[in-house]
Amino acid sequence: MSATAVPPPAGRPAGRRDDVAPGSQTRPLVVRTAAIDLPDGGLTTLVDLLPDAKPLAWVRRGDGIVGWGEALRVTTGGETRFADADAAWQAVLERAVVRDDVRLPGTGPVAFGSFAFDATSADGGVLVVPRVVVGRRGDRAWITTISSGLGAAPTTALLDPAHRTPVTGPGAVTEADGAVAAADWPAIVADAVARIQAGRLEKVVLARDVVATTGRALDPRWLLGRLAAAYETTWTFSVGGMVGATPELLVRSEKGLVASRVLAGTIRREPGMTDDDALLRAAHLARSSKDLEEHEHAVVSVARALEPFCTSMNVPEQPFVLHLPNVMHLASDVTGVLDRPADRPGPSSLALAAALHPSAAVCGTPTAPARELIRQIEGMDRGRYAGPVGWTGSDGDGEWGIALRSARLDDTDPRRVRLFAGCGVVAASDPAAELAESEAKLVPMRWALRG
Ligand SMILES: C=C(O[C@H]1C=CC=C(C(=O)O)[C@@H]1O)C(=O)O
Repeated sequence: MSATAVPPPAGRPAGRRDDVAPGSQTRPLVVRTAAIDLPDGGLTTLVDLLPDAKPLAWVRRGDGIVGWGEALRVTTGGETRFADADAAWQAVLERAVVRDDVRLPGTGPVAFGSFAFDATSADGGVLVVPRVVVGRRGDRAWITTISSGLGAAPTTALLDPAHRTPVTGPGAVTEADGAVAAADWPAIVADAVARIQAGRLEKVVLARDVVATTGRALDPRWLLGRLAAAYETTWTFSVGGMVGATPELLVRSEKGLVASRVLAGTIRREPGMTDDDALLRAAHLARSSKDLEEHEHAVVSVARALEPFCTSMNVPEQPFVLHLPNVMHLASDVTGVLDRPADRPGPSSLALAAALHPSAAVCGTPTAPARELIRQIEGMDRGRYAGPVGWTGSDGDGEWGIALRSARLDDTDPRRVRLFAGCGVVAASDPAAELAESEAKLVPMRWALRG
């Protein structure tokens, strides 16, 4: 694990109190949150404020938080990637000097995080504490400044459009096969189906990637603006080069209540489909035994993982159908009340995310054989795709989604990006249909890239 206090961007006046040299991470963070008036710009109100091409974001329906600059970055890896990040965050908080005049989820100190699906991944985990955070929740809005010194005061002057670099489109986009060519992927799915039919496991989620090359350096703000506007029921995110619009919430922990939106079971929605046709498809999905089986595995995995942390839980008996522009999913909102005895702190949202990951929506059932099969036959490092992505605050509350419908920007080549999609596979799965489903799941990122 490494924690680095990040120096301010080049071009800032030298010698300011918030100029932090690498290695000086022992200085406490100074955090100040103040209420602001934020003109309503609709679904993209927050992402439109982002001043540069290294955005941090977690937004839905115009609410959420965005951040920029880096006061601190923690990188982790391996099996302990969540616990190490959580411990580093706790250590930072213990010494932070905080003044929070708003006191809502997402005010005060905030760290954005993104973690690898598999402990063996080269892409590990990252927590980024921004220098500036702007948030909105209903009719309340705030700005937080974070620095390892006196730093800038929280004022709307920081939101001046004059400080924003223009958002440029990606230009012409070309695509190439990822680790496994699309044409070869159904054979991998067929292999999994055969193993499931032979009784070695019940479900596995297999994914594939495609590599896009853009004409110009990719600005994640371009993707965020388009995704936040078009996929409003999803959580649009950007953390450490992972960008997407996920419909699946791994866990939200707020004031002792936890919630998880579990998705599994999918049917495509064609462009131009009438509402009546969409409803017919939704009814078909709700009756599909193959999709109901996929869904049941995912719900059970989440309910079992949450149970030890809760005094009571509500696990719906039947899923509902979640409508997105490109697909429909079977969805269940699982909720619970955290067991928080007065004599010890409850689990942090990041600890809960770690306990829930990987759910059967992205791994399979049973978990260990499914993860092993993914390692054996999927043919790629998923990196942070299908891993937890979100944010945590100073009291441990926070929101963590599963990084789906997402892309990983290349750290060294700003014109290269990997897009991901995966599908739950059960005994009744048809490999060709799964390939078509994976194409439908690639639609949001492909669409956001092209524009
Ligand atoms: C693994 C993905 O989706 C999961 C979430 C919803 C529905 C799924 C399905 O029907 O297969 C997957 O479990 C993905 O989008 O890459």
